[in-house]
Parts: sequence; C-alpha cells; structure tokens
Amino acid sequence: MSYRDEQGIHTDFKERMTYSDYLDLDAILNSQNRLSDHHDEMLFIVIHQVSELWIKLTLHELEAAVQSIQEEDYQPAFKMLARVSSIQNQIIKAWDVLSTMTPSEYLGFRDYLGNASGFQSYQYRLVEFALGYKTPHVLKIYEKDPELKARLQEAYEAPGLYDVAIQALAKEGFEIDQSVLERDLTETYEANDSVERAWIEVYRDPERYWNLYQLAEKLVDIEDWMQQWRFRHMKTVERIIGHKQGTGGSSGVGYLKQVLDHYFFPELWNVRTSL
Ligand code: HEM
Ligand SMILES: N[C@@H](CC(=O)c1ccccc1NC=O)C(=O)O
Repeated sequence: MSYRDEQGIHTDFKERMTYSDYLDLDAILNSQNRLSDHHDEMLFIVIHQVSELWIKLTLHELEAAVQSIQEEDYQPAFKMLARVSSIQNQIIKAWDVLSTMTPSEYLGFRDYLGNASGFQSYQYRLVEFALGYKTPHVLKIYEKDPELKARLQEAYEAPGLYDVAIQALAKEGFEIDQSVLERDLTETYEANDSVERAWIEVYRDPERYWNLYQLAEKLVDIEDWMQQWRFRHMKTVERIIGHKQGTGGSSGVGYLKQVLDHYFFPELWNVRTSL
C-alpha cells in the first residue's frame, strides 16, 4: 500500500524515481551531436555545454544575490557570491582541457560551425547584464526569438549587482549623486566620484562598515575571475586560430583583447590607488 512519509512524499513515487530520471540524463547525454566525424569535435561540444551549465547556475546565484542585497540580507548574498567565484574558477580550468586541441585538429571541423559563435551565448550576455555591462547591439541577435529577446530585454533594463551595491551605500548614509541612483539602467555603468568617495570610507574603516566591505571584496573577486576567464579565452583562441576572423564576424583575437579593457566595478579598482 502507498503512503506518505514525514515530508508528504508518496512511497510509490520514491520507488519509481531513478538517478537518470531525476537528472534527465537522457536529454543531457543525447545532446552531444557532432556534425563532423572528427574526434575532437566531442571535446569542443562538451566544453561548451559544461560552461553553459555552470553559467546557468551562476545566473541563478546572481539573481538571488541581487535580491538579498536589495533586502539588506547580506549573509546569504555573500554565500551566493562566493559560490559564483568558485564556479568561475571551475570554468576557467576548462580552458586547460580545451587547449589540448591543436590548430590542425580544430580546423578539421571548424567549417561545420558555420556562422555559429560564442558571440550568440545569451546566458553569457545575461551575466554581463547582471554585472552592469549593457551593450545594446547584442540584443539585435535575438530578434527572431521573441521569448528569448524578452528575457534579455528584462535583464537589460533591470538593476545589476553593482546598482544594488551602490543603493546599499546610499542606505548606509553615504551621499551618492542622484544621477547615479536614478541612472538609466540600460546604459553601461560609468565611474562616479561620489561612489568612489563612499568606497574609500568603507575601505578606511572596514570594521565600521563590515557588510559593505565584504560585499565590495566579493564584487572584486567576481570581476577578477571574469577578467581571467576573458583572458584565457583570448589566449586559447590565439593559440588555436591565431588572428583569423571569428565565425561570428568579428576580428577574432583583436576583438577579444578589446573587451578585456572594460571594468565592471570601476571605483572598486580605483579605490586601490586612492587609499
Ligand atoms: C576553440 C575554441 C574557441 C574559439 C576558437 C573561440 C573563438 C571565439 C571568437 C573568435 C570570438 C569572437 C566572436 C566571433 O567573431 O566569433 C568568440 C566569442 C565568444 N566566445 Fe569563443 N571561442 C572558443 C571557445 C569558447 C568557449 C569554450 C566558450 C564558452 C562558453 C566561448 C564563449 C564565447 C563567448 C561568450 C564569446 C562572446 C565574447 C564577447 O562578446 O565578449 N568560446 N569566441
Ligand atoms: N568563434 C569561433 C567558433 C566558436 O568558437 C564557436 C562556434 C560554435 C559554438 C561555439 C563556439 N565557441 C565560442 O565562440 C571561431 O571563430 O572559430
């Protein structure tokens, strides 16, 4: 006879549940569809799929962290942001595996990729948006997919991690320019003196502003790892395709070098000089 356990779960449901069903492994493990019969295409697909899965978890954590910070519930936010950094560290290690692929091996199946490119990774754009980097041209790619476009548009207009961190500074009593507090969220965040002055105070007296100080350092961790990911991507691309044009239509390595110049949380880096 079937009955419920102390958590209200049916025992016959428990008996039916399996490892594969729970994890939907059929869907996941039947999604490595090579277009060529080149041995290394499997590596290429798997690296991208695991990266996208980690990015999915990153977004889940970032969205919840933004909400916690807005609610001034800092401890859970710190935990989630620490997890994001740990995931970033994990994805960066994937470049070591991918680098075992030589230029000749990649060229053996590159043509099959057509115009597909990491440039089209919408999850990567959602991370950039969550970090306040709002580049409008990336939205155009998704015109043909209204559902996806709507999700991106929403994130594009929403406050990012740094916006809520700056609101936290204002809630603590720091004088932050209205132009920042009421900024157009669809623009990429730009450095502001009142924000830098506030962070300087926080860094001069960490004990007094312990939550804000911890928050700042978590943001620096995330930006630091993000830059390391971008750098390893650029270098891996250089060792595999040199300065060839990208399948997405960009200059390739030149473009990837250029995005490295962008700072997500500029004042947190400036503060190091100003202190
Ligand atoms: C052989 C390996 C790889 C090569 C040769 C490569 C090459 C490139 C190039 C040339 C671009 C510039 C856009 C273009 O014109 O196509 C690009 C962008 C991008 N790639 Fe890769 N990539 C590789 C692996 C990866 C992996 C493993 C990921 C992880 C998900 C990834 C994610 C991205 C993302 C997110 C962008 C957009 C970057 C931006 O706009 O800032 N790529 N890639
Ligand atoms: N942009 C790459 C192609 C590429 O890397 C790619 C192609 C399809 C799916 C994911 C990719 N990865 C990252 O850009 C190239 O120019 O070779």
